[in-house]
Amino acid sequence: MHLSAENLAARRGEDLIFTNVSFDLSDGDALILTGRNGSGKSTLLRVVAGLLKQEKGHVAFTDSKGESDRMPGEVSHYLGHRNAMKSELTVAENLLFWKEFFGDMIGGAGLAIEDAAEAVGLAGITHLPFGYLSAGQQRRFAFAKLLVAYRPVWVLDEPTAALDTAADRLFVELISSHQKAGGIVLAATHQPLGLTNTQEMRMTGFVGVSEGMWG
Ligand SMILES: Nc1ncnc2c1ncn2[C@@H]1O[C@H](COP(=O)(O)OP(=O)(O)OP(=O)(O)O)[C@@H](O)[C@H]1O
Repeated sequence: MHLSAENLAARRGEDLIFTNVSFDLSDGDALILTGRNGSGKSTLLRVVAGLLKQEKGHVAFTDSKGESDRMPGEVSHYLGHRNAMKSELTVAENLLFWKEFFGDMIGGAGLAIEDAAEAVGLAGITHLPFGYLSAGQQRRFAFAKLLVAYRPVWVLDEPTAALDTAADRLFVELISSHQKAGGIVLAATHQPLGLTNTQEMRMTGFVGVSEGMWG
């Protein structure tokens, strides 16, 4: 399995945010994006997840059989800054919606709702409306969304923001397990996650573009 990008450039509004971004990730690899606020980390993640069209270059996914007919966005789970859950629905209803919406892909199987809740350390409260939960509990359940349906690629935008130390460790373990099972991870982060098998890319935003740092 491979996820690769070649000479990507992306624009937000009128501004070119980055150019000439390339990477090549195989089974079990993680790419960690670092850089100051506004440097283009979320922009790159959104391009990879297929939520934003690049200005130039391309991203490609090749599965374990060597086939490249799926768009990277189709094989990815995207965890953005927002949790993508409805406040009025219960946690179980939210997770069930996502489980059915995504379905599994060949190569893996999603967890049952209660098992996913247990995996993020919050078993027994899935009957509560999502809006009743604390910010950290909401983030944990947003992460559980990645576990209820299988996708080989996880695209994570500051996954550990708003979390306590225990949840931080838990997320790192879940991400590591995904890598050990052959999954690929792209994550933007302001704090070291402590993952293994990682490459780091420091985003520089406009400065890099104007000074030609991207080559
Ligand atoms: N919808 C938009 N329209 C115009 N400009 C945007 C839009 N979204 C983001 N930008 C700009 O693009 C640049 C890169 O933003 P991006 O969110 O990718 O940065 P980031 O590195 O993820 O930042 P942070 O660490 O704060 O999350 C910023 O200057 C931002 O203002």
